[in-house]
Amino acid sequence: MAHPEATLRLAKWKSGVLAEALPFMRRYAGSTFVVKYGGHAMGDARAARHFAEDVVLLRRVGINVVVVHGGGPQIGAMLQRLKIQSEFVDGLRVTSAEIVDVVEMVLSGAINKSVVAGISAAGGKAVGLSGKDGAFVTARKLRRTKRDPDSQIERVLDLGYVGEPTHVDASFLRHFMQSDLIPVIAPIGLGADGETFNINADTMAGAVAAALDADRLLLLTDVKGVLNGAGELLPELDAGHAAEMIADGTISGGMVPKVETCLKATREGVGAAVILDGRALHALLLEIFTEAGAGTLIR
Ligand SMILES: Nc1ncnc2c1ncn2[C@@H]1O[C@H](COP(=O)(O)OP(=O)(O)O)[C@@H](O)[C@H]1O
Ligand SMILES: CC(=O)N[C@@H](CCC(=O)OP(=O)(O)O)C(=O)O
Repeated sequence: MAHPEATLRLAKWKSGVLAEALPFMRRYAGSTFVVKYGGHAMGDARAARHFAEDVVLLRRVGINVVVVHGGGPQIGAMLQRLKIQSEFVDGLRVTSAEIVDVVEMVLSGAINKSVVAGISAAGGKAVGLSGKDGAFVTARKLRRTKRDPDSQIERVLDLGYVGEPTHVDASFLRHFMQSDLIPVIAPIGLGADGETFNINADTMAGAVAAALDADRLLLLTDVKGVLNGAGELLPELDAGHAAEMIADGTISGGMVPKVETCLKATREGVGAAVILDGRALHALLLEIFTEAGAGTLIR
């Protein structure tokens, strides 16, 4: 049995946590939070359970939660099993017609349903969607260019079926949110000619957040947030500093679309964006309901 003094200390600590959280709960009731759940963050079963519990708790305190999930590592594993090579350019998967079929199967199938099932197991009600449902996310081929450092000539890169959202139908999502359902969205978009587009999940989350005029965009990943050259967490980041860090390579790979998404979303009216560690237990609750927060705040 625990020592009575230890029990008392724990009770005091718990009441302190609750007292700190209550004003945030009142402030955020009725607001809209878009949470991007990255493929790396969902690797650990215990953290996945805590994530689902956090999402359900947010809904219970009156926050309109929308989840957009990734699944990059899981797509990679499936492509490997199928012996299909794939490569990344600036954090984006070059997506052939063959690869886009696998991407859709993994994202809209196994991963989407496992996130929905996790939320159900935690006592919530979720509905799994991709941009194709109700054609609520239309997309077009992403146009990417790269300047050759030697010749300074700008080249157009062909990333295949990588898409960028052209329209997100917010009213479609609000139907579910008004029915107390938590939308869980796979980052797949529908092209004008019925094509399937593979959209980076951060980009998708940003577009959904902007369309909903969300108060917060939260990107859960596998690092504490944006790290500086010495590997230290930056609690805040503005557009100027982010541009410098991307240009000098301190921000690279998958962190580039993440930071760009946050900056774009805040320019388009989202209250604030946060990049935080989805592997940390109850990362969402710590970020939302404590003064100190967690991760890197971008606004
Ligand atoms: N400055 C940086 N700070 C933090 N992470 C960075 C930075 N630059 C590059 N990264 C990389 O970005 C990764 C996160 O992007 P990504 O792998 O696409 O995550 P997710 O699957 O969660 O979307 C980190 O694991 C890290 O390796
Ligand atoms: C275009 C592009 O790169 N799409 C991503 C979609 C999944 C994703 O973004 O998942 P994470 O958030 O787990 O990285 C991909 O094919 O991996």
